Amino acid sequence: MKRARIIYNPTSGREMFKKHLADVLQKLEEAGYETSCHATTGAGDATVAARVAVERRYDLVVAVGGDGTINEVVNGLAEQEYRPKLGIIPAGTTNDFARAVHIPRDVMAATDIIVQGDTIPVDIGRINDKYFVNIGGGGRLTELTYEVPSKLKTMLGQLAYYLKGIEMLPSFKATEVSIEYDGKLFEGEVMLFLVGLTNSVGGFEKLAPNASINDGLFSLLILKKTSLADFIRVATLALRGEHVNDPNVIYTQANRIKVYSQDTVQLNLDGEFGGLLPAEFVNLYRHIEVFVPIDQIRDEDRPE
Ligand SMILES: Nc1ncnc2c1ncn2[C@@H]1O[C@H](COP(=O)(O)OP(=O)(O)OP(=O)(O)O)[C@@H](O)[C@H]1O
Repeated sequence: MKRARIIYNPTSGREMFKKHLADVLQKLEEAGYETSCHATTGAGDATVAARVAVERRYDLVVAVGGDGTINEVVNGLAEQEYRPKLGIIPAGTTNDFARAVHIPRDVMAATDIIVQGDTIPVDIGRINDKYFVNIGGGGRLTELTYEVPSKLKTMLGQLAYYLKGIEMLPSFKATEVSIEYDGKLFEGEVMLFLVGLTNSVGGFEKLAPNASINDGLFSLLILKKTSLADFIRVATLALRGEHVNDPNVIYTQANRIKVYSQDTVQLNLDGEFGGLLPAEFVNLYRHIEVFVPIDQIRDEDRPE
């Protein structure tokens, strides 16, 4: 009999998951899994819970929450030699990673995908001693995501980020950085730099239009210093994926990326604070097996 460990964040998103927990357990049991669950108690707890699931040799771990929870679970799995497969039930405010692998928002539909049992390997990123599944980045604006209070997200959902964004516009400044990527060098002032594993960031689904989730490459997006008006123009283009040819933007694919700065620059990893520069981003090729709706995955992202 296979064993599944559910790790759920009771504070994610609008705090709705608990209502569905019994149904999810029952569905997994009916599918032949012996199931148990752990409710996270605070920051970092999902990482500890995932490590315990590795030690206890669970066959799969189901992460229930937003990008922050998935990030923490992956941080518990990534450094281990034995890595259980990863199921995802999106319950956060933004669910960029789930969206990138086409997992639906509906709890029972997401559970069905685990029951169906198809998985694909996905790349994950390592930066210094931390791991990320979706995005690493820096620049004043990327600090927005972890400055939004959790209670505000519970009440307002995605709108909380937009309100915070407006509040932050007056302090919107460029940052001086050096970025080495696959032997090339960028030096200058940037509004932000993003190192992405998927195409979906902050609800912008076309931010990295060429991204493949398991080709061993990061998408690197650099937005050079602009005026506020230009910034808003480029952000509007980005909604349609048309920012990549703008002269203010560098967009390319790379396997190894180093970023450093004379200033103190905070890093954002999957929406949470991820330490300070300098940083070296390393792509761990096809490191985690994730349950997905296989018929919705692009041919080039499916395993041979
Ligand atoms: N019991 C808890 N109480 C408070 N915070 C918690 C608890 N359990 C986990 N957390 C923290 O909540 C953070 C954010 O959670 P998560 O990403 O799942 O949802 P969210 O904040 O609603 O959505 P998103 O990050 O997608 O915007 C996690 O990184 C984790 O550190």
